[in-house]
Amino acid sequence: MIYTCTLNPSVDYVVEAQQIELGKLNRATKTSYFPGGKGINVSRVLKRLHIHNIALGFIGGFTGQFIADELKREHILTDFITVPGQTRLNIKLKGERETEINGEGPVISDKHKEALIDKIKQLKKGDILVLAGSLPPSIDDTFYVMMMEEAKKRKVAVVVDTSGSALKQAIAYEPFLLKPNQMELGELFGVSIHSRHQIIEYGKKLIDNGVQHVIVSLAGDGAILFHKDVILIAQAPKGMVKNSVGAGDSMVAGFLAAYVNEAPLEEAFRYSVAAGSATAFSEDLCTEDEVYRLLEQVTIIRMEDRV
Ligand SMILES: Nc1ncnc2c1ncn2[C@@H]1O[C@H](COP(=O)(O)OP(=O)(O)OP(=O)(O)O)[C@@H](O)[C@H]1O
Ligand SMILES: O=P(O)(O)OC[C@@]1(O)O[C@H](CO)[C@@H](O)[C@@H]1O
Repeated sequence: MIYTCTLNPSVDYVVEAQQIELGKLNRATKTSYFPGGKGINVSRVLKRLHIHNIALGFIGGFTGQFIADELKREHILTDFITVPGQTRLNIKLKGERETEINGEGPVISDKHKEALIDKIKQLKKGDILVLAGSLPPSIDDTFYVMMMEEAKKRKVAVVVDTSGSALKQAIAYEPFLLKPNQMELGELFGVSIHSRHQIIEYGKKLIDNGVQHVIVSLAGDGAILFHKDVILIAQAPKGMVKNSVGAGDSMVAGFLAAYVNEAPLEEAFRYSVAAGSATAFSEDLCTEDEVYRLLEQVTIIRMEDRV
């Protein structure tokens, strides 16, 4: 079973406006709400690709209830821990450019943290655990480490899609998959990355450190996959971008969906890029049809036979 874990879910409040001026009254032309948070996005895309999964994490208040209701409506299994306080509302402003204001999230007590660790302790060999998104302010990075330790003891494959020191600490646990974007890859090594050459250099370092698969996502420029035997470079399909929120999460879901269906590595990567781009070209997350439509437009080249 695939489990996604979102410690700090969100309701994504998407506000479209012709122009947004700070310090003025701006009128929206369209507003919408989506259940959000990185792990929850992975769960939603997996489900659209017919992969059963269970969403874990903390939810609270009317916003948390919205997430639970929406996931139920989409027939996604959940095992959330309900906490006092409100799940955050993340504002996604769409004017001439995309601007995001992510909320803080509720305070999580030790009792609730332990309850989540207890759920991780129920996982079994062969399960996959996706740890995705930021931590709420009341939880420090060592919490991801605790979860990774429990997963490792049980031979559960771990996927990590977060940033900052939580991402850095994940490397020691030799995760199954890391999906940094270019900026996050640079942060991992304390450098700013400006060239493909540098991406390759630092991507390889992650593999040398024991990470099994690394996908560095490059927005409209596609992505690069690193594995101990091969480096694959994908060009993303071209299209009209409607919403890049969740594109990275869709990549993770696309890769996992193909992997659990035993697709070869290159096909799993193709699926991953198609899912990311399909989300970028959609208002909500990608649909299965859109992923299939884009599959043949993803071009992949093999950089070299061995890293
Ligand atoms: N403008 C675009 N055109 C085509 N594909 C895109 C575009 N933006 C994103 N994608 C697709 O989505 C994938 C992930 O995008 P990106 O690198 O922006 O992820 P991210 O930074 O993790 O995003 P987020 O945190 O918003 O989910 C890319 O590798 C690509 O396949
Ligand atoms: O604040 P975090 O946890 O880093 O990111 C949260 C978030 O921006 O990520 C998702 C897109 O990847 C959105 O659904 C959500 O609002």
